Amino acid sequence: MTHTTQLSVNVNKVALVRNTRHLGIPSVLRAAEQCLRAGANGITVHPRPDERHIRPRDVFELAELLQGWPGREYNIEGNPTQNLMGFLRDLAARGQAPTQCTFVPDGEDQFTSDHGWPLADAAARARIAPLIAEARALGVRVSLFMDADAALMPWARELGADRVELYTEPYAAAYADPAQRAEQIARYAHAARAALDAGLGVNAGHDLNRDNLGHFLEQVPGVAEVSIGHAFIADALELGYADTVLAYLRCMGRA
Ligand SMILES: CC(=O)[C@@H](O)[C@H](O)COP(=O)(O)O
Ligand SMILES: NCC(=O)COP(=O)(O)O
Repeated sequence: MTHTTQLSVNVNKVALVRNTRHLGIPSVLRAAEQCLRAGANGITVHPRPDERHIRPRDVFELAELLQGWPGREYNIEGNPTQNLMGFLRDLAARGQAPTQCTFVPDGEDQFTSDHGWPLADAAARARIAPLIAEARALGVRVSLFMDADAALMPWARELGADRVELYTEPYAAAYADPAQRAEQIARYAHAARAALDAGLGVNAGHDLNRDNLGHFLEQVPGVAEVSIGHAFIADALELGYADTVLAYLRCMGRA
């Protein structure tokens, strides 16, 4: 069976621009709707505790929007020891639980996500194990944001996660240098195979773009979903949302 990677558009950066005035534009909702209409498989948000971009109102309005798009996915990222679980509980209570949550081990004021869960650490595992169980009990698929470390994948499965999301910034940073690119992509392919062998789904994200996405998907097996935000929104400023969705689907061999 051929494998089709799903495209989830992260709309954090639409909210970032919107928050610089009290005018409500650019609209996060309209951005999401246009991306879905153009063929995006889902929408991702990362409501950080400092509300620099995605705010609670966005989270709930997008959940409402996604109700009208059966088959499209809603992925909410965050640190489950901070505000993420509150969103999952509230949305589940409304009957609007997201399709997926992605546990990200970010600090409250971190510049951006820059590492995965340290699952070799028993204390880290003990901290998130009950939260994984709770999220799954709420009917939400759980993905753990992980460095491309094959040795950690069995831990993710043992904790009850459904998927891992490979943190792809090291690959993106290496992409311009052929030797470093080859070294990195081998690491990601190995980690993805270890995740698949452990019975996990494989997602990927962070600093993916139109240049580096195709090679990544050609070389790394079984990627179920890529979530792309920063480069996607930068491209959409030039191309518009619909043409940017098509451009990324073309990079993925899907258009
Ligand atoms: C977890 C991850 O890699 C990104 O989805 C994250 O949402 C980026 O956050 P910023 O958009 O705040 O940089
Ligand atoms: N999980 C990655 C994501 O949602 C977007 O990351 P980026 O493309 O903004 O770096």
